[in-house]
Amino acid sequence: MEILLVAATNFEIQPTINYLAERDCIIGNNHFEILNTGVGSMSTTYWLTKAIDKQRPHLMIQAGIGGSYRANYPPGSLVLIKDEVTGDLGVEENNEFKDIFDMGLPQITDPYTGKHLENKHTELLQQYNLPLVKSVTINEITTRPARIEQLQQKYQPVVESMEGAAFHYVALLEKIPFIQLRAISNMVGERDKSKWKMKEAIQLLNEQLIKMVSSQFFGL
Ligand SMILES: O=C(O)c1cccc(C(=O)CC[C@H]2O[C@@H](n3cnc4c(=O)[nH]cnc43)[C@H](O)[C@@H]2O)c1
Repeated sequence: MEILLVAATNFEIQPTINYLAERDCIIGNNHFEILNTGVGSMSTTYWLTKAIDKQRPHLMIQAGIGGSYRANYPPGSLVLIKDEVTGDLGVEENNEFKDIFDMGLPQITDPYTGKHLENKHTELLQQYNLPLVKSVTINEITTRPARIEQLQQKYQPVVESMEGAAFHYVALLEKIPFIQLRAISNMVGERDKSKWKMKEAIQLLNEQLIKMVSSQFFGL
């Protein structure tokens, strides 16, 4: 099976890159390609689509760190993303955020389920015994308390990232099975970086990722 491993930065998945390199990117019957998309939805969409065009994978895994909206998912937690929403595609009006669906803009419905970019490969996700949660993707990292409240009220996200929705969007349109793995590095809005767990999150992320790439992908 051809598997595309996707991350915003090599920094986040360097231990897994090293692990795969030591095995010539082949484990069992699986061959791995690594794609560094850069930070953000725009570059993720471009580089991911280009990589798929060049060599269509059977499975794609996106791995990265993310912010948490929930005290019960503190820095150092590990989650899989079941649902994605885009948190800043719309308009802020009268202290309310209206997304493109609320605005009634002419919008292509495919590949959305309502407003969600949902990973329907439940059997693939469930094999890891990790929480399956909802994530919001933004272009500008959320810091204002009012904005945090707005996004929480509207979408009830657990995680925030800058690339997840773009990854789900491309994978769903291309009909390629996918997994998005996130390790929580910070609470959303926390500006005191001494409270972040970037190093711990990256270590946890890669421990799980190495387990994943070394195992079978049941459900495919
Ligand atoms: O300097 C900052 O204020 C800052 C805040 C959050 C993350 C960073 C990074 O350098 C990492 C960007 C990278 O990590 C993902 N990420 C991590 N935490 C969050 C978050 O709270 N909200 C959104 N994205 C986050 C993101 O996917 C980027 O790829 C710097």
